[in-house]
Amino acid sequence: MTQNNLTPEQNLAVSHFLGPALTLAIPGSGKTTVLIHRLKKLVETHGVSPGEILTVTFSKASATDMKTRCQAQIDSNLAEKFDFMTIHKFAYRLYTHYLKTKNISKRLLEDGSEKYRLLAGIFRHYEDDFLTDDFFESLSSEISLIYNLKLKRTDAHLPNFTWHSIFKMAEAYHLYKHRNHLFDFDDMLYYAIKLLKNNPTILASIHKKYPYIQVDEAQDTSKLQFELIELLAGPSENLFLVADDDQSIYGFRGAYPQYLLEFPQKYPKAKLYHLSTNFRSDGNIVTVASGIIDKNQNRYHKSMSAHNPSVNLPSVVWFDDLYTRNHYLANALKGDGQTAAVLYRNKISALSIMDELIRNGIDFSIKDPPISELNHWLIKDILAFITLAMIPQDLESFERIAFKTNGFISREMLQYVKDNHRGRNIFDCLIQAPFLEDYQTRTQEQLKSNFEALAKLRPFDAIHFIETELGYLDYLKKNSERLSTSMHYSRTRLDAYKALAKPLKTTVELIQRVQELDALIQEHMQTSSKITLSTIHGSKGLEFDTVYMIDVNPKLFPGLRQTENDALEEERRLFYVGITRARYNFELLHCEFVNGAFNQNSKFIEEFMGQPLSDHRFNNITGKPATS
Ligand SMILES: Nc1ncnc2c1ncn2[C@@H]1O[C@H](COP(=O)(O)OP(=O)(O)OP(=O)(O)O)[C@@H](O)[C@H]1O
Repeated sequence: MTQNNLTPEQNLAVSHFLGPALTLAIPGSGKTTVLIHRLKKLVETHGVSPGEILTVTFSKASATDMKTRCQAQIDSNLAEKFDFMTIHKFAYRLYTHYLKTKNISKRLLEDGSEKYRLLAGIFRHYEDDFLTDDFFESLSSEISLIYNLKLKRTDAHLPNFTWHSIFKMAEAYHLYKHRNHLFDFDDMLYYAIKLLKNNPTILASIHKKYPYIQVDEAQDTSKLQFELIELLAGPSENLFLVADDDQSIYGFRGAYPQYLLEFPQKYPKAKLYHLSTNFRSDGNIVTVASGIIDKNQNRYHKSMSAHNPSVNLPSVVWFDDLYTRNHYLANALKGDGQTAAVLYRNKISALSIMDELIRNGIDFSIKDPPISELNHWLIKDILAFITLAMIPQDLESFERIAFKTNGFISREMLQYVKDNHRGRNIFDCLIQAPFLEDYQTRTQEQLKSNFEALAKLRPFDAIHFIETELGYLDYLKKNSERLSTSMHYSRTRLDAYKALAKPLKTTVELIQRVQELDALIQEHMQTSSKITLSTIHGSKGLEFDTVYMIDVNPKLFPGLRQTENDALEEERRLFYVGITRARYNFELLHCEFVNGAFNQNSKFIEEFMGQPLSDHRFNNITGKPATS
């Protein structure tokens, strides 16, 4: 696109030269386009050197995306000379350079397994429990939230844990880092700010290097990040922000969209620009998306119009279950050269679709991969049940599931087995425990015969048998009550594992398939393809010809905890981001049954269907798979 194609409102923003500015825009209205064209304008019209402009992006992926678009839309040699980076990368470079010059030995705590091990130890100490993957993510983001929002012990907050306990864990975490000369992503920002505040010479050298700062996706920038950005802008105030408060979806990580409202007060000289035409989507998609986001109260009001004609109808498509839906998707994605994305709220949703696409030889790339889902405790439990059924001497599997069956196994019984089984059949050993009452012996005999039956089943039936005959669903229900999590997560996971199991004949094949998929995910992470599987969070900033959104299920999207107004509004923004990724077609695929239980319409499906649009219809409201 040449600069001549820009609209007058885009041109106004692109032409902004000195001083602070905020460009507020709707999805697909050219925020990224404006940032790219402004770079060109600064260089060609105002004689700014490309290296003097720092463009802060939301993620590493968007830094790369912006560079690629810059190469395509303006001179590719010039594109190479601009600096695009996340604020974390900037802070990391600054801070580690400083440490090196001062000969201080400190290193970054890895966000993955190293952080997991540390938090698991702290969790065990304070909560006397094992940290699950889900809780790791919650705990990690709660600690980050405390840091980014600068919360105090006295601040009320909506925690997954009690507020007091999370504060103690956060303190223990920070103390450990301090004592072991470690810093994490949040510390990087904090230390970079401190460094710049305490060292006017360093700050002046940064101002000299980067007299112009641009910030993309400003709605998802945290308080701490803004503090650093303001320091970078310095007294020249050459700070150019682009944002859409309706696309703020990282509240759980401390995004602070209120800053956009405060910006004109902080910078009284600030110019305000608006981009109100969507160039991306079919007119109908824009209308429906706009009707949905209008339900949020806490937002800047924006006028929204579509550049493209209204041709296709965004639709809800109903399916009996996940199998018919996946079959439909595999057919739809067989490749007509167009780009398409399957978007979902939770990573688990990718698993059965990946499996189906691989079976159908359909190429795809995956963002935000569900790696932890294949190592999730729930699939580990299922595989332990199956392994124990095949190898009744396997103590490790028995220990894993001992308290998760309807066999009423006590700690004393488990200890007895550990001390006495000596490679024998565990159930025989249990039955012979001398301290059992008669009724307990009978229960263990029944358990043994259930496991013998389990060994003979095909994988799909085996999972069903584990859920029902072996009492695993009851265990999950109690567990979700104890942890105040939604049973819907477990149901969705079990449904996904059953979908993997369905075409397989033996339980050994299921164990192998789980391992294979783990390796295949890595492959599909590397590839680029016209078909993308992604969480909605991961699709931020991207666009596709067709978008299929799946698993918009009650208590999952919006989530169980997201019924409070602020949280509900953030979930709605996420829904809105997903819809507005589509260029020509948007389909919401809904299964009427999830793991055998009726799956009601979620609030968002109702809102989607409730759009009072004369030119808007819904396809396939038949209760039948669309392919039939
Ligand atoms: N003036 C224009 N004329 C035609 N197409 C345009 C124009 N401006 C932007 N576009 C196109 O519209 C689409 C959306 O633009 P862009 O990605 O810059 O929007 P955005 O505001 O950053 O989107 P979002 O915030 O939803 O991710 C792109 O395909 C872009 O090439």
